[in-house]
Amino acid sequence: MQLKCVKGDSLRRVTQTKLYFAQMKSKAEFGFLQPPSSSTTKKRNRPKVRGRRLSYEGVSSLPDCVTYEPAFLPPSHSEQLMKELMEVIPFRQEEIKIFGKLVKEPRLCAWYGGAYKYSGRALKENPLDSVPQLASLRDRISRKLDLDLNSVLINLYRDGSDYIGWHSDDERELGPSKDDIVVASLSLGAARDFRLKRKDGAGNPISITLESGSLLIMRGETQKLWKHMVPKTKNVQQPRINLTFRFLHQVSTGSPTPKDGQTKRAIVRT
Ligand SMILES: O=C(O)CCC(=O)C(=O)O
Ligand SMILES: [Fe+2]
Repeated sequence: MQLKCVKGDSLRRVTQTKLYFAQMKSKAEFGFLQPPSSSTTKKRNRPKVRGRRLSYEGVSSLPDCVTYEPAFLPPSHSEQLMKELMEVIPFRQEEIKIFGKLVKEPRLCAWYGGAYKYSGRALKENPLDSVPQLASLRDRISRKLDLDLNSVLINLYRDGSDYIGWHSDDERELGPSKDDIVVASLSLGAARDFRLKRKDGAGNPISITLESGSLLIMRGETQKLWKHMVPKTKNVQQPRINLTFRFLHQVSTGSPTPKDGQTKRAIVRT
């Protein structure tokens, strides 16, 4: 049983999430997975951010290297996919070392692809084709981008208290050069805010709500010049799954030779 590997609080919350799905199964519609209508998304309740808040109308304000397609998947497909992935993906809550101390990541995740050093830990090879739903999404998004995506990192945010901190996806495996990394991010379930800020501090942070079924594509210099995150929020009780499809380059296992002459720092996401 997949849940055996998840312990304590994490087990309780995953079990609750699965129970939630089991209860919803008896209903004809997974209404909670619909993007909130503007009337239910009260502005005053949303987390404050110094910067622009984007909606469908505002996506033209995203940097050129980021595109957002709100309805990549129709709602019925997104709902079905969310249910299936909750059943078949063995999500785990990993531990990461921060300042020498082991702490639990504030979300669950699963990796499908080649061996990858992510956030200071080694993700083992795990064939993406072993999950037909993932293979089919990979093929569809690859065709769209005209690029053979070969891996996916899946995050499960159990509710609004799960999050991912500021980071960029700029590990060596994702691109020998940091200015041509492609990350295609598909969101399912609860709508969550996604923020972008420039590394050089220029301009205001940008915030966009990622709806269920949406596809956000970061490419070009996004990972070189920007950081991104999904903040905590008190307003979300439902789970969200995010799949970030990536193209993993084969990286030699020899000692790394940093391109820019600097020592490669360990990138740790919280
Ligand atoms: O959940 C998201 O939308 C972003 C996830 C992310 O940035 C990552 O996995 O690297
Ligand atoms: Fe990321």
